[in-house]
Amino acid sequence: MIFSNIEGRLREIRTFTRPTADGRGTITFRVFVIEMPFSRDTPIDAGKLLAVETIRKEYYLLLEVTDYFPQHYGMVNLDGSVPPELREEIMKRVEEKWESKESWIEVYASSVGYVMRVNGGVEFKRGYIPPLPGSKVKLFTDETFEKFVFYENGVKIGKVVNENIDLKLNIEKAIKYHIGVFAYTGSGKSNLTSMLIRKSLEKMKDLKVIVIDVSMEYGILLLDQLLTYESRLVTLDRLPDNQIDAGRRLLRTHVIPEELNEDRDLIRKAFETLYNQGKLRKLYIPPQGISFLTYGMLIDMVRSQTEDKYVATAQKPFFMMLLHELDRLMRENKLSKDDVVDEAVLHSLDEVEMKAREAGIKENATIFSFISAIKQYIELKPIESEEYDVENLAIELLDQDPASPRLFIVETPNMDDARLVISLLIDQVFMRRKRSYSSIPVVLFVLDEAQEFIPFESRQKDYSEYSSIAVEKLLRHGRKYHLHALISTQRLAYLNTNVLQQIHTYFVSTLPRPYDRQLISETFGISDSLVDRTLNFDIGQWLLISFKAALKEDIPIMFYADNNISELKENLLKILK
Ligand SMILES: Nc1ncnc2c1ncn2[C@@H]1O[C@H](COP(=O)(O)OP(=O)(O)OP(=O)(O)O)[C@@H](O)[C@H]1O
Repeated sequence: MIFSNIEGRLREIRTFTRPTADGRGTITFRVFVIEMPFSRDTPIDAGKLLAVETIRKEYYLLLEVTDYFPQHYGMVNLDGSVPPELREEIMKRVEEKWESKESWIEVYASSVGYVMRVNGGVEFKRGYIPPLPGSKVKLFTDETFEKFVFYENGVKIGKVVNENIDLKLNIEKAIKYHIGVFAYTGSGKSNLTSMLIRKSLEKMKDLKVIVIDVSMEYGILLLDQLLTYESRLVTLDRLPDNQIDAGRRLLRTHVIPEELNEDRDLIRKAFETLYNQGKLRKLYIPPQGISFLTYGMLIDMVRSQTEDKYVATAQKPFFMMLLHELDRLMRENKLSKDDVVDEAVLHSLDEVEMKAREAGIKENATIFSFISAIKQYIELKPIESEEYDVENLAIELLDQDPASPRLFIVETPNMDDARLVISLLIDQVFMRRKRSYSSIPVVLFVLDEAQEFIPFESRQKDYSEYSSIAVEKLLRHGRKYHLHALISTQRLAYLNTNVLQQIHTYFVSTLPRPYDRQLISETFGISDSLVDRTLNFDIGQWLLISFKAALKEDIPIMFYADNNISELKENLLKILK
């Protein structure tokens, strides 16, 4: 059965226009007002899908309920102008007569951008066909809802609100087109993020995940996963000397969720095991910070030589030649100006050096000393040490060996460190990936507090300029190289919103500021009233909006997320029994 027995009628179509969140334009939404028979246990609720007949035969327009409330004829015109005694009398009557023919349920719904053709079979298509006011509105059955919206083999991550259906996600596609988790503090962002990570690792065998953890949460939220998979818990602190020290210290430095307050012994034991498994690493960050020569920097250096009035005119064509050589090299190897210069450039340098020699340029000319200086810089081998640095991290992250680590949690409570690590790491990973041309492993970068990495206004002083460039590169170009991001934030307003278009799957919970909610409705072209529903969401309740990624069809879905902590606890007990 496509539809349930309950039917309503479309009474009205209203339009609302408001300025866009950035104040530069306006946006218009349609609200569809539907009447349904009154019943105390009517299954109507926010998030339900409806279909209404349209101007075209066999075609229905699909709507999603955003709000509903009971109406009684007696109350429609009851305002302060009616004398109090009469008002009281009318309201008493209404109270007694809700279950009469004079009452109905008024339902507000918005279009989800789909039409459905019922002609023997059922066919869904993107689009909008004007519905016929006064015509029948039908409610989907759970079965139709499920078939229409979810991939059959999707990964279960929760339960759809008000429906008896599992929320199933196409996790591979969701990751491919990046994920955003947006909610006010305490709504369950880290819980949802950890749950998505554990489900993804389970489903995608060629996936590796790296979490940049600034709030010291994930070491516990994913502790069972760290124990199960080959993994790394990376800190900037000195490593503990022994198992006992490790257990105590890690328990002290991590945020323990309230639900696990009674389980401290279990967590300590798990940390001790992690230490014994040799999964802890101390990350070394070079004190000079960003110190690599990039192609952009090299090109600037060469160009300044061509413009330098002290460089002899006869040498300038060779600097120009070097610029052309660099351009060719970068094109052939798909390098960007942010890529770090390495041995690949030696051939270009040799080529220009040889041509300059053949042309009879003097041995002590600037061109030769310039080329020689660059060569020396490249051949300078990094100091060999036992330290685990960003390069080691990148190498392990891209290691294709199935026995190599799959989960990395990098704990950087200092935001400046976190920004520096992420920018160096993304650069390293891009450079290595471009050279290897490999599509595995797929890598997911998880960034909590994303507004700190890609802020609305970035500054050099706190490395946010570097982290912004790196994370933007990941979001814009990562997909080609199988490098993806999951970012979460509590304030969209503080985020560089240019990147929002790159993210195709959004998980939204309570966002108290209208600006943040409006930005979401505008990005996806869904109605304000639907996003506003999130204001009443409970902890762990989410609105999932996805554009050609997580779901079979792009219908905004309200759901209760599975609780990461329940799975964590169950697994820890199993692993450590
Ligand atoms: N799906 C869920 N089911 C049950 N409880 C949940 C769920 N999601 C979150 N919670 C509980 O709500 C509390 C807050 O969750 P969480 O720490 O994930 O929120 P947050 O948005 O990351 O907060 P913050 O921004 O402060 O880090 C936790 O105690 C958590 O266990």
